[in-house]
Amino acid sequence: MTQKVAVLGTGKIGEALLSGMLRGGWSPSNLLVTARRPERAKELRDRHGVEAVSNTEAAKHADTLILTVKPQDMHTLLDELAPHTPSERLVISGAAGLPTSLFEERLQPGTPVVRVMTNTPALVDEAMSVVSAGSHATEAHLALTEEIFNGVGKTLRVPESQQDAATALSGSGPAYFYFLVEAMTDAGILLGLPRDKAHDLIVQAAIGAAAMLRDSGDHPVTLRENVTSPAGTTINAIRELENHRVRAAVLDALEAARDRSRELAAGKR
Ligand SMILES: NC(=O)C1=CN([C@@H]2O[C@H](COP(=O)(O)OP(=O)(O)OC[C@H]3O[C@@H](n4cnc5c(N)ncnc54)[C@H](OP(=O)(O)O)[C@@H]3O)[C@@H](O)[C@H]2O)C=CC1
Ligand SMILES: O=C(O)[C@@H]1CCC=N1
Repeated sequence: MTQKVAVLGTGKIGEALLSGMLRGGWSPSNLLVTARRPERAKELRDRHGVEAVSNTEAAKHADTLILTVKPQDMHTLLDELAPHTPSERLVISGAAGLPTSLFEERLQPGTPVVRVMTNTPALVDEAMSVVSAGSHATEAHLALTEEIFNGVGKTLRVPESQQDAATALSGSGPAYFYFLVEAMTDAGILLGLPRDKAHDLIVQAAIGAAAMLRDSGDHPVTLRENVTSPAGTTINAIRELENHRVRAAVLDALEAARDRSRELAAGKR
């Protein structure tokens, strides 16, 4: 049977996933999207050739519903969906923080729910999507979820108890690297380089470092030591990073992201 999949609340993450599914060979006729604003629905229709419908129509016609609204908007969406969503629908939540139990409580008894934390590199098929089953989700539901998200990168199954940590590491992760690139580009300006050249140098350093992290099989410490020559330049920079307690700042930052994920679960806006 051909699966029909609907993306409900097609914003940045929803559209990244949708475009990846289309690149991966899904037929537009098997995909539905929903949006809150008519102009956004038109944009999605024009850009991707998919049908934009109401949330209740999506619940009626799609086999799998991928919910990609903000956590703060999920309750309103679930209020709308609950009376119209048959219990055989697979519901995939892409929202930070919210546990599968929340969806199970709000939807028809027995509804299979899978929680996924993906990230924006889905736009270039380099996402990491972290997947956990709710209490009614079977191996087949997990496999279907992975098939969808493998189309935009890698997937990893974790127990749901690890989802808040995964959100802090990989859901938010790209933002930390962009922040670092921005700061390093500013450093290039400080050192007298034109901004465009500084940007290109740092981006290529990031791409090269990422490829070595992925492909060399070496530990990050070894890779860093290989750059750090005795009495050289790198160790002087590393000393400043240590003086400014950058490692401690990273630990605190990711703990704060994990804590915010927990707050979202508790309904804190
Ligand atoms: N951005 C990221 O890097 C990541 C985000 N996430 C998760 O993905 C989810 C979406 O985030 P993101 O894409 O950044 O947010 P966006 O605001 O870009 O997308 C959410 C979309 O949902 C729409 N929406 C809200 N309520 C409804 C409704 N009732 N019916 C239909 N559409 C609705 C919004 O409409 P409108 O345009 O009118 O606001 C918006 O377009 C969040 O839960 C977040 O935790 C997960 C991983 C990474
Ligand atoms: O910042 C956020 O809440 C979302 C979830 C992970 C990445 N972006």
